[in-house]
Amino acid sequence: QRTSTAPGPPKLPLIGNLFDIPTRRELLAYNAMADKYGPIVHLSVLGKNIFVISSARILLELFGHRGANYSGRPHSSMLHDLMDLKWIFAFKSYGTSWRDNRKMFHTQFQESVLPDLQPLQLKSTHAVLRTILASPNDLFKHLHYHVGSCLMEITYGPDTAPRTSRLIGMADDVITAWSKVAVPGSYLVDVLPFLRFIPEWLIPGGGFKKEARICKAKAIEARDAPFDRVKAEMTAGTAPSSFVANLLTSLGSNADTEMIKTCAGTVYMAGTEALSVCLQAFVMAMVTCPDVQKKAQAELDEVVGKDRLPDFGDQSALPYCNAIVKEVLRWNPPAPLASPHLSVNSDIFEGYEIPPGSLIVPNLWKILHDPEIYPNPTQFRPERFLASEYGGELPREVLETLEIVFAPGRRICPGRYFVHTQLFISMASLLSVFDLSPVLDVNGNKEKVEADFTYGLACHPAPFKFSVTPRRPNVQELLDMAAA
Ligand code: HEM
Repeated sequence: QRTSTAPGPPKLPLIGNLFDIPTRRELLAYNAMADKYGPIVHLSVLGKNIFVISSARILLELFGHRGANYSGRPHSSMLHDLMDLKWIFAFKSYGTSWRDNRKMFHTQFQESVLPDLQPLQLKSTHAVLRTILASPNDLFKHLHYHVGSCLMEITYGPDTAPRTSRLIGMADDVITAWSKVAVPGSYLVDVLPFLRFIPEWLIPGGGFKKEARICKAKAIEARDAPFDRVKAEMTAGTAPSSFVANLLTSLGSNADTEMIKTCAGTVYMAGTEALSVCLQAFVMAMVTCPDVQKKAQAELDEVVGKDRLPDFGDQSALPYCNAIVKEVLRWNPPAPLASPHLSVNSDIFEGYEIPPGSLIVPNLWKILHDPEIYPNPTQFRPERFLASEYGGELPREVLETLEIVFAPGRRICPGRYFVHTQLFISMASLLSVFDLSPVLDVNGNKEKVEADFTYGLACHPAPFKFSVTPRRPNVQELLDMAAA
């Protein structure tokens, strides 16, 4: 079979496309490459092959049908060796340990066990509504704590607010540190791995070795402290149901406690940031699209009424709110370039040679902004997820959206079922009791807000001003009733 190299920017001798690899606003650069070279772009950096995929069809083929060859993870000296984050199974290479961790994770987050988590999700949602009512200006901070503390409580059971805040702070620092590793060129040690043997005291200020040491210590504390607490509570017979307690109980003396600990430690690290970004994007969507907000609130008022808060039992009767959840995920996928996969064996795809050890980077954002499937893709329009728009049945490509957002294949996000329920209850509850609007200027007119994002490896809404006001005088009363 005749093969060729996939199209891509011209390569310089030895260094290849080193200067084409973006280090800021990465997403925009990869989008431009897709526009110029097509849905499969080849880059080569210092002998390493990188393929950027911007087509759902190709992604489903590589990560799905050919998944056995395309489900590895690249190794990073900074991340795996120095920060020692290899225990987080999202970073594990494809193999037995990754598979066992994933299986264990699945027992606690599969679709069938989600109803057990709903009381806790509701409690956490009502708590954040109360906090927002008391201090609406810190909305994003409250929403981050809401999703973070909810995931912590699901994993380890309830804890005091100060201890939860401390753990969240530490885990967030670890996430910030590893996000930096993902930006190419951040650490020379990832190009010249032998540098990891340099002692810290030889580097002025400690440099990358100090950063790695601090990150490693925080990650271990964020992972071990809550796990040890649950074990102590179990010994005392006071541990409530949680991810860790359930696994320790059901596995009994056969429990692989190390795996339970690492699997539990992965939950917060893998899930919080993405949920938090989705809620921020949701607020931006509501502020910039008042008609969407009004339509959703009208639906909520009709189904839920004005004298109670939304519940999971309302979900099936709220198609427009469910469509908002999907549109938030599509409009601003929080992991727009997912996590890179590593190929194992050499392969040929549609005549293009894919050498072993290639990095495969899915450009989910580009796929989810394909104007053929999502007309006017930058517009926030939940209607595109309503079957009524298509005469009764959603087209296959639109149905695939939620698979794409979570990167299809063997490493598809295992938290995806939970994500939908969490985003639904948080968004429906916020809309039911608050109006999210632009702020007023000195003349009392609404300031114009344009939807804009950071377009990096993670895609956050760019800073914008908004106001949060209760929709009705009885909000405090409703929240007090829910807490009783
Ligand atoms: C809006 C929310 C979320 C989005 C859009 C999202 C998306 C993703 C994506 C794109 C991946 C990479 C998959 C791949 O490598 O092919 C991933 C992996 C992962 N996600 Fe999520 N995620 C979200 C929330 C969560 C939550 C809440 C949890 C935990 C409860 C979670 C747990 C994980 C784990 C453990 C992995 C690693 C899977 C593996 O390597 O096998 N995610 N997610």
